[in-house]
Amino acid sequence: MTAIIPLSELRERIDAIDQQILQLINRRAECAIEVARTKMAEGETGSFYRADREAQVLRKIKELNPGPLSDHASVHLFRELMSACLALEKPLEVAFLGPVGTFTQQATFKHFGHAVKGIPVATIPEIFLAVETSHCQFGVVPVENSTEGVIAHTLDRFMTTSLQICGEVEIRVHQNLLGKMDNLAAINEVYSHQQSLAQCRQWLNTYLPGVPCTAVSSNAEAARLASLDHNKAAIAGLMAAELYELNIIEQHIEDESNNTTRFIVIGKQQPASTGLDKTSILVSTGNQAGALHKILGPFAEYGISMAHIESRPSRQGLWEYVFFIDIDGHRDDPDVAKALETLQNNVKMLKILGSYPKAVI
Ligand SMILES: O=C(O)C(=O)C[C@]1(C(=O)O)C=C[C@@H](O)C=C1
Repeated sequence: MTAIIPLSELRERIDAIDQQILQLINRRAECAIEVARTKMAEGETGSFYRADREAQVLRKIKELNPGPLSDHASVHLFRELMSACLALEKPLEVAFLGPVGTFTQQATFKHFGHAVKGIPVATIPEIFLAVETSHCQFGVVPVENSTEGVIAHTLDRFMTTSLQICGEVEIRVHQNLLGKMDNLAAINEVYSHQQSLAQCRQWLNTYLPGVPCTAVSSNAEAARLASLDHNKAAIAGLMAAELYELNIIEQHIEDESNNTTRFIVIGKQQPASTGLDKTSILVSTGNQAGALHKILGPFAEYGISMAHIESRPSRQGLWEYVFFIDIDGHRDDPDVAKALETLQNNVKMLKILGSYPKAVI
């Protein structure tokens, strides 16, 4: 059996290592400041954030991690380190679906780290507008939930915007029943966003039968309302419970244990290829026979995997649909470029919504 090392000695070791880490992370920060000077000298006037480079740094950390720290923990530490380095270069402002305490805010911090300045915005169209008008450099919007399907507001806005998708982030969504009360019997109304109410429908029917459920603009707004009345409860995330000082009456009340929401990052940048990317496109075929075949053919021909396909009414002709499609690969990868070129000739309209690195964390 190995000898037990006295606590005082171990703490001395930790203090010495901390000192070295501190020096090293500051050397890294100095490099980031130099990077900013170079970017400015090269004429960069917009954001200094680089989605492709960040994905590469985080993937490398995963690959090199010798343990015993988990890959997850190591990647999160470096996520925050890069976020702080970028804030030294030039602070980043990101619009998210507010108010504070929403899952979209959680997704924003997960993707950009906590040194980013998150700006809460009331609606999805206003997030697009904040980025289009350069009030914020990026925006984060929900795009689909594994239980409830796509977020139509987000997809529809892509038909008209010139913004690009620059990244994706997934959040395992755990819903909680929150309130000022401490038992279910005291609850006479439940507030939440309509998506969250839908994600907890069975639980609500079982444990709060007959109690009215009211949809409000966000989970955080539901928590705020619940904080004003001892008989009203909210369904929201734990961040909202903390923010509005609510009791957690019941945790993890979502009907699907794998309940996950996918968010996308929108901006004016086009990330470079990293070797592990996705491309999102919007396609319209008009109301013609064999439409789907014309779309899928080029991807099959060039061996491109399709991750997702979703149809929405085009709002132009009766029974005309547009397709939102996610494929594996970057628009600059030769096979993807050839498939997109062939597709362009097969359809009425093709819009590339963006090529971006696959989520790392
Ligand atoms: O490599 C860059 O372009 C940097 O700005 C440095 C750095 C980093 O800290 O590693 C910081 C922010 C960018 O989003 C990507 C990487």
